[in-house]
Amino acid sequence: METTIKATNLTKSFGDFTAVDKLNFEVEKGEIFGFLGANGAGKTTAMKMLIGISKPSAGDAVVAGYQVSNQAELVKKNIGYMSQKFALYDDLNIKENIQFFGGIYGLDSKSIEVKYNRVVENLGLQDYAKQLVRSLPLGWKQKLAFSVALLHQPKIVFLDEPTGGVDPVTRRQFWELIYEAANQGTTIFVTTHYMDEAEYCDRISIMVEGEIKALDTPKVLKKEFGVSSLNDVFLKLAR
Ligand SMILES: Nc1ncnc2c1ncn2[C@@H]1O[C@H](COP(=O)(O)OP(=O)(O)OP(=O)(O)O)[C@@H](O)[C@H]1O
Repeated sequence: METTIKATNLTKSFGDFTAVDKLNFEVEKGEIFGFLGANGAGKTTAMKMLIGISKPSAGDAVVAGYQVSNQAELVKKNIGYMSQKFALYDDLNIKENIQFFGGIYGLDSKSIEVKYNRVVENLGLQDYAKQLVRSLPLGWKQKLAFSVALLHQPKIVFLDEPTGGVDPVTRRQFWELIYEAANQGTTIFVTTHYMDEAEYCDRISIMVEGEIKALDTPKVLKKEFGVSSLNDVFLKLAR
């Protein structure tokens, strides 16, 4: 098995406050890893270190083969990222978004065209290519943003609450795309507050006050905590 993320005592402090406290975990190639925790548990702070935009105060992580502490630029080049808040340009149409982000990722115009055709076909968006992204339903935007995050074929894609605000059926459709990417060997690191999504992950970790308090498959965690749902695991830990 190939490890694509390895965190070793990964820590971030702000003054006297330790927001992320000595995280140790590994994620394998093609794995779907759910990163859960209550509001303020430290998920975003940890993810910022893993994607190379925030330096650890102590410890380190190897992501896609590079150390976040001193190879952050290489980390950024080899990952994809999508968040609910920052995804696509509303004022550009579907094609322009793909051209824009493809350009940022360093793809030439020929491969951008190939990728564009593949994405619109895969998502069934051929008839909407000229439409501004702003006018698309949220669920479609999310699927498009995910496809854009994969344009440069990153080894890992980080998803920060990717399906916020949509119903369970739309979330399920989004997860079909996640499975497809994972089956092709892309590692998926996803934060979510939705327990149905947590159930779809191969393994999940649950953070409480800066520390990982549980980490295993959804099935094992439910067994370990003697409960029938991940929501109950979550509530037991948060309490
Ligand atoms: N730049 C900062 N300076 C000081 N404290 C910070 C900073 N960034 C985050 N924190 C604190 O670190 C803690 C963890 O925040 P973080 O945003 O990582 O949590 P989270 O698990 O992502 O929460 P949410 O689910 O609400 O996004 C919080 O108490 C937050 O106030």
